[in-house]
Amino acid sequence: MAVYTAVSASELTELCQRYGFAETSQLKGMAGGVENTTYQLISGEQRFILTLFEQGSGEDLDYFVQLLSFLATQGFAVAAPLPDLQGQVLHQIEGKPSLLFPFLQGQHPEQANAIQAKAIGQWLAQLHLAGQQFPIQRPNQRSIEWLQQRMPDVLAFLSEDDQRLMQKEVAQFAELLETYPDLPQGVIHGDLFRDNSFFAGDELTGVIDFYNGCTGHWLYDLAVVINDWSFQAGDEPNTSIGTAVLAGYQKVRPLRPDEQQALPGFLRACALRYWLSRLIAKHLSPPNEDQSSVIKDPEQYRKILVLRKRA
Ligand SMILES: Nc1ncnc2c1ncn2[C@@H]1O[C@H](COP(=O)(O)OP(=O)(O)OP(=O)(O)O)[C@@H](O)[C@H]1O
Ligand SMILES: N[C@@H](CCO)C(=O)O
Repeated sequence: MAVYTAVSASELTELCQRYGFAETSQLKGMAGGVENTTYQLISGEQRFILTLFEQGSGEDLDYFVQLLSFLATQGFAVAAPLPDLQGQVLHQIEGKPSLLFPFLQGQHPEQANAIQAKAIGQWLAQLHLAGQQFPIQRPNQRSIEWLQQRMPDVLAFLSEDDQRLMQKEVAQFAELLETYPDLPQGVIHGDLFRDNSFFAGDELTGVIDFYNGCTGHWLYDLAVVINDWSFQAGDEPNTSIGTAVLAGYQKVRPLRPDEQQALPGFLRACALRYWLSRLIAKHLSPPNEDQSSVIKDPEQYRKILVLRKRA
C-alpha cells in the first residue's frame, strides 16, 4: 500500500470545502505505486484520486500540471488535475504538494493484447504530434548525460562482466546519438509502462504518471513502450505485441528512415536506463519498510538488454 503520509480529519475537511465536496467524504489508501502517497477520495457517488508528492518541492509539478491541462484540452485520454472552486490546482496537504485527479475507469493491462498495444502506440504518436504545440520545455532527467553520471555509482554492485556490459552500452548509446544527431524530439511521457495506462476492455481510458514527462527523443519514448509492453511474462519478448505497438504508432506518425535505423539502439538504451534506475532504487535509495515490496527488479532489465543485443 503506497500511503506514507496520513491526512488528518481537519486537512480533509479543508480540502472538501475547497472543492465543494460533502464533509462526509472519505479517503481510502491505494495499493500500488512506489514514490507517492495515493488515496481514493470518495464523495457520495463520485471517486477521485488524491496524490501527495513525497519528494521535491513541487516546482516540477507545474510542468506536469500545464502539460496535462494542455493535453486534456486537446481531447487526450489523460487524468488531468482538477481545479478547486477558486481555480487552484496545486495544494499543500500535510506539508506535501498535492493534486486531485479524476478517477479513471478500467485496469492496467497486465497481459496486453495486440489491440491494446496498437492503441497505446497510436496514443503515443498522437502525444508526440500534439506536443509540438506545447510551449514549455523540460530537460530529460534520464538522458545520456544521466546515464554517464550515474553509472559509476552502481558499478560496485555488479559482476565484472556486467560492469563491462554497462560501460560498453553507455558508450554505444553516446555513439548512436552522435551518429544520428537530428532525431526528432518533443514532448515525451518517458515512462509509459502498462501500469501507467488504463483500459476498459480494449478501450484506452487514460494514461497517468507524467512525472518523467519532458522534452526528449520521440524514439526514446517509443522504445520504453515497446520494451515494457513486449516483455509481459517470462524472459522472451512477445514480438507480436512489439509489432502492434509499432504499427499503431506508425499509423499516426511513420518513423523516418534515420529513426528506423536507430530504433534497435534505442531499445537497448531504454533497457539500460531501467536497469540503471532500478539498481539505483535498490542499492542507493534504500526503500523504507513500506516500500520494500514494490521495488522493481533490475535484473529483468539487464536480461532485456542482453536479449536486445542479440536481436
Ligand atoms: N487517475 C487514476 N484513476 C484510477 N486509479 C489511479 C489513478 N492514478 C493512480 N491510480 C492508481 O493508484 C495507484 C498508485 O498510483 P501510481 O502508480 O501513480 O503511484 P506513484 O507512487 O505516484 O507511482 P510510481 O509507481 O511511478 O512511483 C496505482 O494502483 C494506480 O493504478
Ligand atoms: N516504470 C518504472 C518505475 C516508475 O518510474 C520501472 O518499472 O522501473
